[in-house]
Order: sequence, then structure tokens, then C-alpha cells
Amino acid sequence: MSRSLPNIIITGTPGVGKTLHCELLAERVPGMKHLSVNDVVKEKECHEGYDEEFQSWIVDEDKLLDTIEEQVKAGGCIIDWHACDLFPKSWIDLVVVLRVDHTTLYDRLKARNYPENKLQENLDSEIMEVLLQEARDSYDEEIVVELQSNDTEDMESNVDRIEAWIPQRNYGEGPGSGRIVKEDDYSDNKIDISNNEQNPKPSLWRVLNVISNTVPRKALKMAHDIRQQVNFITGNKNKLTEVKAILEPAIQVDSRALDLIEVQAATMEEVTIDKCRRAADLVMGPVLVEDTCLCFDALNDLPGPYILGHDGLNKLLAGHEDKSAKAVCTFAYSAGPGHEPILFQGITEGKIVPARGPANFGWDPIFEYEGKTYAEMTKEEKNKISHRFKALQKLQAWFKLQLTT
Ligand SMILES: O=c1nc[nH]c2c1ncn2[C@H]1C[C@H](O)[C@@H](COP(=O)(O)OP(=O)(O)OP(=O)(O)O)O1
Ligand SMILES: [Mg+2]
Repeated sequence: MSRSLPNIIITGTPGVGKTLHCELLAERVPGMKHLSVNDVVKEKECHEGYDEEFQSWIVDEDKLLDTIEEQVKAGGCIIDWHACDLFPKSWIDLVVVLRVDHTTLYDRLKARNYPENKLQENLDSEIMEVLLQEARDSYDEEIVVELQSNDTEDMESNVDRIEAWIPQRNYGEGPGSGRIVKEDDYSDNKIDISNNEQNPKPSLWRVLNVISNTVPRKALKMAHDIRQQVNFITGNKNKLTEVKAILEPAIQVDSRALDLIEVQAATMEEVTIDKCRRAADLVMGPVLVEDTCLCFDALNDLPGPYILGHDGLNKLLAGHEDKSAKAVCTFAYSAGPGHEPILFQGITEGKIVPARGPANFGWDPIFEYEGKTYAEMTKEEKNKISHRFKALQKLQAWFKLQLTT
């Protein structure tokens, strides 16, 4: 079906200025209308509800396409959304991907009060050209244009260019019929992505976090599918609670309570590796295990894994001046039976004191760090400085790396 006015997608990372571009263009060009997908999704309820975990409306893509089909087929739509791959190729004549400098984007998102982590994901995504890549993967190369959008001058000139391209022909006659650009017109705007292949492919996790508050169902499903998960094998409920508090929601923590035999070995690393192998064999799948040691400097790192009640621990040090101690946490992750465990260790240095604070978890009341025993701290406080937290930080960094390589 041909149309006298083209359909244009204006896309890009949140904060690049999509909506301003769309509004300006719609004002300038008679017959062209701004179609904000965020608004349509909410007003026409083209969603399957709200995903609390990702803080996003889950877009029902079929319903969205049905809702806008008639309008789009008539032509003259300026489609405003951060995702573009769901619109049928035959509907679209031009895809404009707006780009912005990192510092400018940072300032804009900061002004929108984005939380720091979401802000960082958006910056990463812009740097990694996630949305440009999506546009290039979804449409013929010649209808995808990348334009800089750093200030009002850029915006004016972008809108001029798009406007100048509009009154050309009947659109929708086939691929590339709405070709806009002579390459050299835009050479100054082109970012060299020729070596993009070498960059780690941006993960869907990132793509998803880019999204402000509506998200295609497909993307959400993939995000849930690739969301990282561990099966933490432990007999200790307190450990599990802490591990969940530290890792979730980035990494989902499932658990099985199995009492694993801890072999006595020369080093705590060996103890943990052995425990991890046994666990992997037992559940026949990927596992995470952990072993905690308390090491007293005066006793040459004893008692190590041989932890007693805390009275006993205090008595051990009775004759010693030096009460300094290290809490050492060693996690081991195995991808399954036969896979070599990978270790992540965290150490917090403190000292052993007479018990203070509630006796909820092992030796928490006698391990003092910067004036407070673990037991005197809130959960949040402990989980920011503990041996367990430090080890899990390393684990998280490693998991993140697995996603991008
Ligand atoms: O943050 C901690 N704060 C206080 N006490 C702690 C902590 N972390 C471990 N602990 C205690 C529990 C156990 O008495 C011993 C370590 O033994 P450890 O073998 O690692 O733990 P576990 O046998 O209770 O659980 P698991 O099934 O994971 O082996 O130190
Ligand atoms: Mg144990």
C-alpha cells in the first residue's frame, strides 16, 4: 500500500531528545503526526501488566501493532520509542537514531532523577550503540540514519534535514523507496563502528535497563531468560538470607539445603573446592557453595574452619594480647559435575571482643569492625562491609563478564 506521507521512526537511548524532535517535526510539516508509543501503550492499555522487578509496563506487541496499524498505514506518523525492531519493515520509510555525547546524556538523565545504576546502564548502552545496532539489524541499511543530538542547534538542523527529505514520492513501495541521505551529507555525523564487532555484544540485560517505563514483551522475556541465577547449596539459613540480600535482584538466588561433608584439608580453599565438587555431583548441575573461616592472628590463623561457640572462641584468645582476627569467606562456583570450581574470596579484618548485640548468627556478637560488632550492625550495614559481601562483589563482577563475552 502506498502512502503520500512517510512513516518515520525516531529512536535512541532515553534522554537523546526523541520527543522534542518529534514534536518539532510534527509542528513544521503539515500532515505529520507525533505518535508516542509510551502514551499509546498506557492510554490504550496495550500491555499485559506491570513488571515490578523491572519497573516497566510489559508491552503487548500484537495489541500495540493492531492499535496503531490503521493510523500508520495511512502514513504521516513520527513514531517515538526506544525500541524499533517490532514495526514491520513495510510500514517504515526512515529510521532516525539520535545520538548524544556521554556528558550531555549524563546531565540530562541526572536532571530526570534517574537512579545512579539505571543512569549508568543508559550511558553504557549509548556508548555501546545498542539502539543503533538494533535499527541496523532490523531495517535496510539505507533507511537508517544516525544524527547527533547534543544541543538545540543539532535539533534544528536534524529537523531541517528530515523535513527536506519528506516531500519526495509515494512511500511504502518497497525497501529503500524512502531513501534519505547522501552519505557525504552526514559524514561529520557518522561514528565509525567498523570495528564494532570487537566490542562485546551488548547484553539484553543492558538493553532492557535502557528502557524507561515501557518494554516490549519479547525483550522482557529474554531478560528474564538470561537473568543470572545461582543454586546456593547451604545448610545455613543466615548465610542464605545475606547472600540473597546482596545478590538479588541482579542475580536470582535459589537454594537447596544440603548438609555437605566438609573434608579437613590443608587450606580453606581446598575445603571449599571439595565441598563445591560434591555439591555439583549431588545436584547434577551448577552450584554455588561457601565456607567461612575465622582466623586469629595470635594463633597463626587458627581456628580457621574449626569454629566453636563464641565463648570457646573468646577463651581461645584469653592468654593473648593480640585480639585481631580476619573473617574470611570463600565462595566456589561450579558449572556442573566435572567443571572446575572457581573461587571468590573476601576478607574483613576486625578483632575479637566479649559478646555484644543479639546472638542471631554464629560469632557475629564477638567480631568487631570499626567499633561495632557484626551483631550490633543492621543487616544493611553488615552487608556493605562483610567478608561475605566482599567475596560476592567479586562473584558479581565475574558473572557480569560472562554476560558480555
Ligand atoms: O557472617 C557470619 N557471622 C557469624 N557467624 C558466621 C558467619 N558466617 C559463618 N558463620 C559461622 C557459622 C558456622 O558456625 C561457621 C562457619 O561454618 P561454615 O561451614 O562456613 O557454615 P555452615 O556449616 O553453617 O553452612 P554451610 O552449609 O554453608 O557449610 O561460622
Ligand atoms: Mg558447613
